[in-house]
Amino acid sequence: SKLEALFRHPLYNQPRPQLQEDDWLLRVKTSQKAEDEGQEEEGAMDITDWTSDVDTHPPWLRFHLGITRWELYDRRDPNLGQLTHYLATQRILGAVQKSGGTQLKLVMSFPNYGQAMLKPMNRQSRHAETDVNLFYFSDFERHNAEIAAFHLDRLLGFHRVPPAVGRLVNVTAEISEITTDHKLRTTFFTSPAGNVCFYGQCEYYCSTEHPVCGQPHLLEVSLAAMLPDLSLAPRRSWRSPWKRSYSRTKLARWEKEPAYCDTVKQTPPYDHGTRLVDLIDMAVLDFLMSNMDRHHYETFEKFGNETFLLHLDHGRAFGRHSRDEPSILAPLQQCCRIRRSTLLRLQLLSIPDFRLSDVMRESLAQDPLAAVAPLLSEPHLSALDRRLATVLQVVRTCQHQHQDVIFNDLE
Ligand SMILES: Nc1ncnc2c1ncn2[C@@H]1O[C@H](COP(=O)(O)OP(=O)(O)OP(=O)(O)O)[C@@H](O)[C@H]1O
Ligand SMILES: [Mn+2]
Repeated sequence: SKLEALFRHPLYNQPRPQLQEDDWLLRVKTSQKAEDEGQEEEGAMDITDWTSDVDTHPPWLRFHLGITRWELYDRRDPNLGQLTHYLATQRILGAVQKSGGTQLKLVMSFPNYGQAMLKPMNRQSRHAETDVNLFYFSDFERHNAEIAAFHLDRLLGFHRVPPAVGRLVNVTAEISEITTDHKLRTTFFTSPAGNVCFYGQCEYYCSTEHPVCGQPHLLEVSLAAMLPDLSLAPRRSWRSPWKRSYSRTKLARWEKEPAYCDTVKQTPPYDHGTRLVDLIDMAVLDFLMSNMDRHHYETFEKFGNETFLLHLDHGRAFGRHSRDEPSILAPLQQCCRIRRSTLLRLQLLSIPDFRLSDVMRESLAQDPLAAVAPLLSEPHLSALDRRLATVLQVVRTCQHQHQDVIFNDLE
């Protein structure tokens, strides 16, 4: 197996940095501490089954407790498989719309207080390409893109995308009949073809003309593990310096100024630490999957500026396989800087023994929806190899023109 061989490679088994107590996002309070602080309020959640013993924790809680300053999860942690299995199989107890955001999303809840963010399969079949006359900001979101982004981010060794898994959901029994969200329930109807459809409430594409439909009840969805609640782990949202204009006519500053990166490099927090190379990692991920929708990124407030960047929201990735979008690589092209560990892994993924499209195909085959249809069609997989070659070419061009291209993050 190429995937197993890849994950055995030393580049994927770097020793973890020594973690101090404040490098963990959350800690479990010992019951003594909780008592001292008078936390035993009446009506508090019944979590008596959970002790400070990890074995008593449900997978979603183990995921939360494993988040560190440097990554969202440890790829080698056996809990990762248990978490995706949990999301894919647990009984659905609740479904409500996620407020905010532009397209329809639901927050699903499971026994043991677990939650997941659901994105439905939209009208687009796996083989269809986004209409060439649609702007990136009008594109529909795709559930399979959310799942594929998690796999790709893991293959790149980043571990910055919340684990996401596919599932067939019965829209009648598992959404309509159990939801307490009255507004959501009123948007359900049976289509002329006899399928159960709904559209919810949101800014775009939430109307009878853009229904999400089961066949007749079963709907493909992506479920992403929910991050810890904002009250426990507040996050900061950062505008990407390479944000697109989201306009039909205007260009962003980075599209007009070739020396734009010089300004960014002098602007905190990009003038210090790993923030700039982290942004470039994100640009590489986005270029590979052709995601043009990276307007913001988030970090956990607790870790200040010395922490990884959360990669969230990939619903508009993998829209087209026949075209690449070079402008997504602007951060790399304009700054000519990349982490050494990232570059070495990209080089590894470009050799036939570990070819990106092959390990991606194998990785995606682990998802439950792969039984319905491959998560990415072959043209999308080959596009990954083609784009990877482009990334490596951009780095080589940089190396001809600049010193200091490689940010050495390995001893
Ligand atoms: N796995 C997650 N756990 C918790 N919160 C999440 C998760 N994924 C996303 N979010 C939060 O939900 C918000 C909306 O999600 P997302 O960006 O995927 O949807 P969207 O409809 O594309 O929103 P927008 O239009 O704002 O881009 C994000 O900004 C993020 O703060
Ligand atoms: Mn979005």
